[in-house]
Amino acid sequence: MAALTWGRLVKRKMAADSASASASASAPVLFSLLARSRRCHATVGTSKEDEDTHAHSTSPSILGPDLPDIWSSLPTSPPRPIPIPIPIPIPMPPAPPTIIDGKSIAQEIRSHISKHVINLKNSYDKVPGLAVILVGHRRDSQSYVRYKIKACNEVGITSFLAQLPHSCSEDEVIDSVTRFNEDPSVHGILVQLPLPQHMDEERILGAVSLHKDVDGFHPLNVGNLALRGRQPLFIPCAAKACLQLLLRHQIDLVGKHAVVIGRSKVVGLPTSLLLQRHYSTVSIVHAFTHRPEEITREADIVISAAGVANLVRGSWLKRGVVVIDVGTNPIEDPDSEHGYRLTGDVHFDEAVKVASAITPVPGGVGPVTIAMLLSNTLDAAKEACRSSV
Ligand SMILES: Nc1nc(=O)c2c([nH]1)NC[C@@H]1CN(c3ccc(C(=O)N[C@@H](CCC(=O)O)C(=O)O)cc3)C=[N+]21
Repeated sequence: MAALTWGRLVKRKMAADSASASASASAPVLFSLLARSRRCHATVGTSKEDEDTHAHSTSPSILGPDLPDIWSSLPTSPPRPIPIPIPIPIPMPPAPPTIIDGKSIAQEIRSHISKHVINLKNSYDKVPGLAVILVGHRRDSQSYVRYKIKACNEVGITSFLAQLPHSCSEDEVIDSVTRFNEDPSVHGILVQLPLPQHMDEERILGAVSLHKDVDGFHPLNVGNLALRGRQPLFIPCAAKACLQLLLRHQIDLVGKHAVVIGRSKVVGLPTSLLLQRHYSTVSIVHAFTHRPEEITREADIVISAAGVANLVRGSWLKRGVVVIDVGTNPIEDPDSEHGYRLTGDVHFDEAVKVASAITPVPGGVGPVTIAMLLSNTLDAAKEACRSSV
């Protein structure tokens, strides 16, 4: 059998697509698609109209535009070399990298949410409520839960906390979830992860009502995120935070190579799905990947969520790369207030010399993740208003 060349495959695909797409797959079409998507990106989360017409957390901007697949044609013959005059090299110092300020972006989002919370109270006499279930006494989980409750208080969201001992049974956690599912003053439920080893995480997360799943971990929400043309009710907060940071800094995603390090349900998996919905070419690097540094070095965008302090060295990164560091790894530090400090997955001091933009830890993705949780809770409360009238 004659081997199918890449060019033939592309031509076949183009022939199939041309039935649905009236335009041919010429460069101008591709450019107009790119321009369309750029216009979409430019309006993300900033326009009032966008906020109001798509009050839902899964507004098209965060999910990306829904464009048809039109493959650009590959050149049939190698391009003829054009003589280029040799420029005289002028040494240019590299531009200093943008340090992406998650703290101030989170502050901006929170003040926007506060206004919506007040409107909801005034118009519907409804106050959004978030319930957090914390099992066990992990120091880091306790801190994260504290941040979440503090952030709720700041924007006027009511918070409920169920604290259960490490030794409690799986059914006791499910009972707690069920109580919050039935409570009309609770609009969002978050089960803090990780749960103790003896518990079936999927069973517990599956018990959270789909309409209160502000973490976006319910299988139906994950499935709808994975399927183009579908809209999940909620997108996981950390993944949404990564996209917020990229879109707010107008980082082009279409056709760009994004390497996601880690494949967790909380960050890696949903972020890779979301990036695909924005037309990035996504590679997922994980603990079993051979030569992760070589794959990562190819990336235009690196999103690291491995949970390993300083895993990503400067030598793993291409010059000009955009780095989003989701890692929050506690490192023993007797000099700091709580006996530990947080470090990202990325060796910041090395990466900052190579990257064009980078998030710090702390003060990068973390605060925006919490702002996204508030935003999901607000959306859940708005949806509850809609379905009760
Ligand atoms: N059901 C569930 N949902 C989660 O979203 C979830 C979870 N479980 N388990 C753990 C991870 C981790 N996570 C963080 C959120 C905010 C910060 C955050 O705000 N970090 C601050 C830390 C400030 C400091 O401690 O100094 C910062 O990076 O600036 C960190 C980590 C959410 N997670």
